This record gives sequence, C-alpha cells and structure tokens, in this order.
Amino acid sequence: MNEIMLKQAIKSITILYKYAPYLIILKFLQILLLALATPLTLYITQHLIDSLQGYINNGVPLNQLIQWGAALVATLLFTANSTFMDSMITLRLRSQLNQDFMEEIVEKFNRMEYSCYEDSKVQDHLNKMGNHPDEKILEVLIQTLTMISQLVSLVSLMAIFLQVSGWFTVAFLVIFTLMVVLNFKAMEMMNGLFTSQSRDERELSYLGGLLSDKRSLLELKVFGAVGYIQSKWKQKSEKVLKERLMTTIKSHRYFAASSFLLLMWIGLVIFELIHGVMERRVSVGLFVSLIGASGSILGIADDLSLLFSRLSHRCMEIMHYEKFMQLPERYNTALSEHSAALDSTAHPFIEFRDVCFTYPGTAEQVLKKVSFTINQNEHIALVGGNGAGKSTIVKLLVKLYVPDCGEIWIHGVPLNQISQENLRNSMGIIFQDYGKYSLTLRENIAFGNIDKIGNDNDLRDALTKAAPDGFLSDLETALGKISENGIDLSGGQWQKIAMARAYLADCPFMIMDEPTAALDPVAESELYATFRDMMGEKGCLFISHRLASARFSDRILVLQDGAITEDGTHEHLISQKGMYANLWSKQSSWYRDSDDYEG
Ligand SMILES: Nc1ncnc2c1ncn2[C@@H]1O[C@H](COP(=O)(O)OP(=O)(O)OP(=O)(O)O)[C@@H](O)[C@H]1O
Repeated sequence: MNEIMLKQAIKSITILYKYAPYLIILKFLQILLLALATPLTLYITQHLIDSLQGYINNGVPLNQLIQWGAALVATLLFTANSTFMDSMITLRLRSQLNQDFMEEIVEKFNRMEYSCYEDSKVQDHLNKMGNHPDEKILEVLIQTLTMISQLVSLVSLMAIFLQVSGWFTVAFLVIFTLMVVLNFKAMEMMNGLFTSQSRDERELSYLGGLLSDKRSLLELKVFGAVGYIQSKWKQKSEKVLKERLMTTIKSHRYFAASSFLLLMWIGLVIFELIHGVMERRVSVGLFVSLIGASGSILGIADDLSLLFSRLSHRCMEIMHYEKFMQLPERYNTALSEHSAALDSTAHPFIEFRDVCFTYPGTAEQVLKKVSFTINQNEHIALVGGNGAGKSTIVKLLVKLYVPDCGEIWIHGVPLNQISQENLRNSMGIIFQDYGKYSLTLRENIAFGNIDKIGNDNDLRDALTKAAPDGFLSDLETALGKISENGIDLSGGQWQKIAMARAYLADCPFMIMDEPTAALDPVAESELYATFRDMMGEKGCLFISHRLASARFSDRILVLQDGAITEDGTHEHLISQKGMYANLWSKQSSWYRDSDDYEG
C-alpha cells in the first residue's frame, strides 16, 4: 500500500510538473522554507533569551541582542506572509490545471467510442475519478509537499536536540518508526472500509439525487413515494455511518498507541531538561527552545499521521484517473476511418446487410440479420413495438456502436470507412432523448451547425420553421433553470427547438427518432407539413409510433423480433394483412371509437 502511495504521489507530481513546471518548483521552495522556519524560530529564540540573560548580567553587548531580535522579527514576518504566498501559488496552479489538464480529459472523452461507456468497469472508473480529477491531483501534490515539509521540520527540530544529547534523537527515531507502522495499520483499515463502501456510496448519491432533482421529485411527490425513497436513503446512510464509526473506533486504537509512545518520549525529554537546567548543563534559552521543539514535534507527528491517511485515500482516486486515461478509445479495432469520399449519385443511400447487434455487457441479440435499403430521396417510416430495436438501428447508422456481424453501407461505401465528419455532412439526426441544454436559445439552435452561431437570419429561419407559433423570439433568452433568468420550457417546446437544430443542419438526409412524441396533434401535423416542404427532394427516415404520420411516407419498414418483416407502401402493407395492418386497424379503431364517444 505504502509503495503504491509513493508511486502515485510521484506520478501526480510528474503529471503536474508537465503542466506548470515553474509553479511546482516555486511551491516546493516555498514549502521548504516554511519547513525550516519553525526550527529556525526556536533556534533564534534560544539565542535571544541567552543573549538577554547575558546582557542583564553585563556579559553580552546590546548589539548582539538587537541582532537576534531582528532575526526573530524577520523569520516571523516570513512565516506570517507565507500563507498569502502559498494561496497565490496554489491559485495559479489551480487555474493552469483547470485549463490544460481538464482539456486533456475532455479530449479523451471525445476520442472514446460511445460504446465504451456501456462497460461497467468504465463506469466505475468514471464514478471514482469524479468530475474534478484536477482538484484531486492538486491535493495529492499539496499533501505530498506538506509531508516533505513536515519531515524536513522534524529532522531540523531533531538537530536542536543534538545540542543536549544524541540519545534523544535515537529514541525519537525508534518511536517515530513504530508510530509510522501503527499509523499505516490504522490507515489501511480506513482505506479498506472506503473501498468496500464505494457501492453503497454510489447508491446513496443516486438516492440523494432523486430527492433533489426537480423532475424525479415532482413524480415522486405526485405518487407519494418521497417518504419511501427518504427512508431507503436514511437506512443506507445509517448503515454506512455505523460501519464508518466502528472502523474509526477500531483504527483509533493504533493512533492512540502511537500517541502514547510519543507522549512517553516527550515526558522523558522534559524530565531530562529540567534536570539539565538544575545542573546548569542546559541554558534557559535552550530549555525554552527544546520545550517549544517538543510541542512542535507532537503537532507534526499528529499532522503526519492524518496526512498519511488522506494521501493514501487520494492516491487511490488518482489511480482511477490513470486507468481512465489508459482505457481503449475503440472497442472494435476493425473500425478505421479512411474518410472515403461519398458519391451522392451512388444508390442506394443506406444499405443494411444481415446486420446483427448485441449491446455490450448483455446477452440478448437485439438485431438479428436486419436487411433493408433506403434511397437518397425516399421518405421512410420505421415502425415496430417498444424495444423492437428501432433506435438501435439509428445508433448503428451514426456509428455510436459497431454491429456484431453484417455490414452497413452508405452510398456504396462501408460505414467503417466513412469519417464522422463525412457522415455528419451526409445525414442529420434528432434523437429520441434530444439534448435540453441550459444555455441560450441561440446556442441551443446553433448546435445543429455550430458554424452558424453568429448568423441570426439562419437561426431565426430554423426557429420559425420548427415553431411557427413563435413561442420564443429573442435568441439571447436563457433556457433551463441554471441561469437566474432562465425559462423552463414544456416537453413539446424543447422538441421544437430540437427540430430547429435539425433545420439549421440542413443535411441532404434526416433521421428523426420519434420527433413528435411530445407535440400536440395540431403541432404534429403542422410540423410534418413544414418538414415535407423543407425536405422536398431530400430523404428522411423517421421512427414513429403514430401510424397516421407513417402513412404518407414512400415506404414503411416494420421491425419485429429483431428483423425487418414487412417493407412497402401503406396500401401494400394493409393488403398484406400483417403486423402493420393489424396495428393500423387498432390505432384507427381507437380514433373511430373516440369520435363515437364524442359524438
Ligand atoms: N444501452 C443499452 N444497453 C443494453 N440494452 C439496451 C440499451 N439500449 C437499448 N437496449 C435494449 O435494446 C432493445 C431495443 O431498444 P431500442 O431502444 O432500440 O428499441 P426501440 O424499438 O427504439 O423502442 P421504443 O419504441 O420503446 O423507443 C431493448 O430491449 C432495450 O432494452
């Protein structure tokens, strides 16, 4: 454990040195000087007292007394100002890390294939690494340097003791070694507890999140389930705290034993010093200085044991950062982007050939030999029951996942040879769980085509097409609840903004995964009308459970049991009397029955 801690501490300093070499050197020097300040103050105090005594007895010149006094003032001034210097250096380090170190982490996130996040090991590293590994790594640096500074102080304080007897130092070293062993034992106990409780901690933070998140809280309140979650949280929290208390008490036995040893040593020192003063072997100045040094040693030994345990805990968290940085960025090595050029005249536009797919970490195959083709300017509806695999087809199309077998082709080029950029230019997408960004309206729309963020005309045009009712017009309106003046939108209004993003993207082919689920029927039919106008000769694939909207598409694909079971126009599929005809009959009878009811 101590070996790992040492390695991690050195690694953290090396990582930080890469980002801010001068600040690290400055911090090291500052901490070293501060470490020497305590023994130096005691040493000067000793000489000041002895000079004062000498001056009173007329043996020492006033000059010498003034010199020691000035030295003491200078050392105290440095100590008083070092806190300010320390916080300035730490602040600079923090801002440097925030920029460069976090940028590297964001880039790593960007490079990682989406499917990597499905792996529970990845999830675990992400959870343990936390949102701010930069803060943790900085803490490791500060704690390591503080430990070095404490050890330097300790050695210098021991040097003061050498003036009286070498045995004090030898006895202290023996006792200190025993203390380190005892403290490590206590610390290992605490670390074992933290590791075993990490799952409970995750559950606690999830349950706590449910009780503070606006959306979940609303539903839980309506169903009267807040009390249930609260008691579940309380039970878990009590269990975690009880375990922590028990282990803290057990580990404290080791701390108590080490404190006892130290107190024994200090008792011995005081006894010997009083004896020395009485026999005139030890001057009054040296006596005061050594008593001060004993107090400082007591404080340092306490601080060191606390630092050891904190540092070892932080070092384990840094290990998760390291493991995260080493994670594979692709799970499928066959996926290589050759940026093959797309010939838009080649047909078909999209082709699935016997595509199979299983989500990472699961056993059940979601898609079983799915085959279909879509031409560039076709309007295609993809329908199927809940969980049939419709969204999965879209995720494979935009390369969020890689099929287990079979092939996907775009304009006659295998999908794995098409770069993300080429793919982005050839098709736009609105996901079922589209983003609701707590940013301005301008930014929310511009994510469809970030190059147009300053183009007010295009942004307004996209918004008007998606939301003809003009529910929002000021592009600088803050959305969501993060900003003080932010406005919260309804599900349908957020959906319109997601549509505006798609309009702005202006791609030759659009994929929409249930784009109208949150819209009222009038808004839905308006949106389809505008969408048809906008797409014109362009193609689209849309997923919808409302067959009334699928009816007007050129072709309907029916996904059932992981395969395409029906493919044709609305009229053709109705005549086939298959699953689509069955669904259509059920949905239209629902509308008919509603009409009867109203009538
Ligand atoms: N990330 C995931 N990990 C594991 N299984 C998943 C994941 N996402 C979806 N699935 C499973 O894959 C199956 C297909 O899901 P998919 O979202 O593609 O269905 P869908 O046809 O779009 O459903 P719906 O109409 O309800 O949106 C479901 O059984 C679902 O539980």
